[in-house]
Amino acid sequence: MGIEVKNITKYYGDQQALNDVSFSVGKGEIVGFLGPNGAGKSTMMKILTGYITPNKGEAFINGNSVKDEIKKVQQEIGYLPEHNPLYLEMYVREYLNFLARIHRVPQKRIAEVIQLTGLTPEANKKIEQLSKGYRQRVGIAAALLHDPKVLILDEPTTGLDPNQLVEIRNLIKKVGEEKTIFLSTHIMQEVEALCERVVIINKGCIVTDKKLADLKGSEEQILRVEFDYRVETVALQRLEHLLEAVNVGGFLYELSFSTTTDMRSAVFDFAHDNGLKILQLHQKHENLEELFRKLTVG
Ligand SMILES: Nc1ncnc2c1ncn2[C@@H]1O[C@H](COP(=O)(O)OP(=O)(O)OP(=O)(O)O)[C@@H](O)[C@H]1O
Repeated sequence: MGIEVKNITKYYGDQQALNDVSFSVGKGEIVGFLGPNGAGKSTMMKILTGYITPNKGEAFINGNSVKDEIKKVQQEIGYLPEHNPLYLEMYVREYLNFLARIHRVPQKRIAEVIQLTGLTPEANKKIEQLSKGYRQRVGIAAALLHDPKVLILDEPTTGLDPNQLVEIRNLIKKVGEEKTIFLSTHIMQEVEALCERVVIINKGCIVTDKKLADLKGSEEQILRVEFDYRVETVALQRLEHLLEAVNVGGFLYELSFSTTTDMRSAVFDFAHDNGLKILQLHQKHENLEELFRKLTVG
């Protein structure tokens, strides 16, 4: 198991940040940790990396307890904190060199991470001269220096322009081919672009832990169908699993079903049995952003 979190609760004074949180991330998975501002994402990541301790519960990284085996955990884990703290006055290579010496990483690894993170053209620049996207690369390079098996990335693309965003996502994907990645974000699109699975947190509680495909499929099915003639919505009620039929203009109807079984052939049969022709028929997927809002609102 890459990451295992068991019943973690965390308070800052009276403020509860995490409430009995449990989830796991399998070896080699890229899992998105999604939640609105203040949901508890950074708190969870700081607990996983041993920066802060929970009031209750335990976390394990590749089977090592964060509480009892922190040295082993530090070897296994690379961490990009939310505000990517860098020594701006240092040169890129110098900074990585400095970290490599602290962590007793062989020198040849510096060249490897520079190449892996696409920093070669910027390696001899001062960090303060770099764009935000390249600074993130430096942060990721730093997290990768000791070749950890698990990467924890706290909002790795926040504040990047659209081009930088795509570049950093591609880098994360590339790194994710070999490592377990747990990354936080408050952008659903990010999860769609990078992750197979998503854990959604709201107000310190896990509200969803699902594969993305299941998350999309778990919602009601909506079909948009245009007939060649008007149909009474009452007649449409005869369709099995129908929740609602709404005329959205002309002979166009939006049909909601309480099943994930594809209902298009049933609609086709309905048209045939009622002497209607279908001019268009397609499935409308619920926008994941809408789903996220539903799960985290209030
Ligand atoms: N050091 C702290 N002292 C007191 N309260 C804190 C501290 N750090 C976080 N909190 C509170 O704990 C809750 C969870 O915060 P956390 O930073 O973990 O959320 P987040 O999901 O990472 O948010 P964001 O997306 O804004 O970074 C918030 O209500 C926050 O105000």
